[in-house]
Amino acid sequence: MAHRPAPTTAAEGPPSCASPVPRVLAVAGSDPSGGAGIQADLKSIAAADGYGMAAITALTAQNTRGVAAVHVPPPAFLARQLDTLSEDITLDAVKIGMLATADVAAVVGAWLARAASVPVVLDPVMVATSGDRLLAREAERAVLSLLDRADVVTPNVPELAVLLDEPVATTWGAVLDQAARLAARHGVRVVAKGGHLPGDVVPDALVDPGGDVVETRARRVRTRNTHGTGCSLSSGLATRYAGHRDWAAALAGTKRWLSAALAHGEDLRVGGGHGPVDHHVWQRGTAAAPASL
Ligand SMILES: Nc1ncnc2c1ncn2[C@@H]1O[C@H](COP(=O)(O)OP(=O)(O)OP(=O)(O)O)[C@@H](O)[C@H]1O
Ligand SMILES: Cc1ncc(CO)c(N)n1
Repeated sequence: MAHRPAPTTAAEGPPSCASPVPRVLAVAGSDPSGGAGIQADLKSIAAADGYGMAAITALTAQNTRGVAAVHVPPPAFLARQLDTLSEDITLDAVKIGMLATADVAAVVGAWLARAASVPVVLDPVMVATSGDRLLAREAERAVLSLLDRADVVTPNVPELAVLLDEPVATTWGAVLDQAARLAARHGVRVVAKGGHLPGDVVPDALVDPGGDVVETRARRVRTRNTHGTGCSLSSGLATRYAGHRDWAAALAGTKRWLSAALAHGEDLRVGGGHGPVDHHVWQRGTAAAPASL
């Protein structure tokens, strides 16, 4: 049987919501190479012991080297998918990823306004690891308008700067300052992520609108396989929160899992560019949990 490291806190253990398994919907784009987007979300939700669902906002033609093309199906059909789901299924959490266009963002915003008070994690996807755009520039304002409905937003360092219309931060202190300003302006928790900063330690932090900061740190994994880390983090966070209703513990648990998944991504031998992380590293039993910092 695969070895799974013992949970270090109660909040990383089995879920305790009304359904024994958190029911988590990802609203995001498709990455056929399987490392990012909906495909990463479903793996990440499963790795966190959730039941994953997916409504696809956009199709990409993409591999580990880059994005060749983006196709956006009619936004009205996305609206139909979302309404059909919520007529039947109780959602314990929603994760929102690639929105592609302002019209798609508007459909998602209108659906969230009709949806019950489901927890929402918004990953404001703008640019892929390869540098290719996944959100039209004119849609940045539409993403901003979703912040007020989100419970948590998970921008990387460049996305944080776009959301604030400020220069890109170059130190962790400046990232935390920007995260606090964004949180206060929109009344939303911000997960600030240190993946894009240099250094042997990668900090992330949960910053709430009142200014409280809970930081979680991990040793930097020296790897090119960072494709989809943002998608994987946000859907893992949504799933663990749905289970235990504790954002800080959900972030710490997700980061602990993601560090192991990053450390073993290259074992998968997928592609010649920025390959995927190994979402199922714990189920495979190839890794122990990394030591906490
Ligand atoms: N080399 C690394 N070692 C350890 N943790 C990392 C590394 N790179 C990223 N992370 C972690 O992965 C998560 C995503 O961070 P990152 O800042 O890379 O997001 P992103 O840019 O949105 O991701 P994506 O590549 O999907 O666009 C964070 O928890 C971050 O700390
Ligand atoms: C579909 C999709 N969503 C998000 C990202 C960002 O990692 C990506 N590369 N592709």
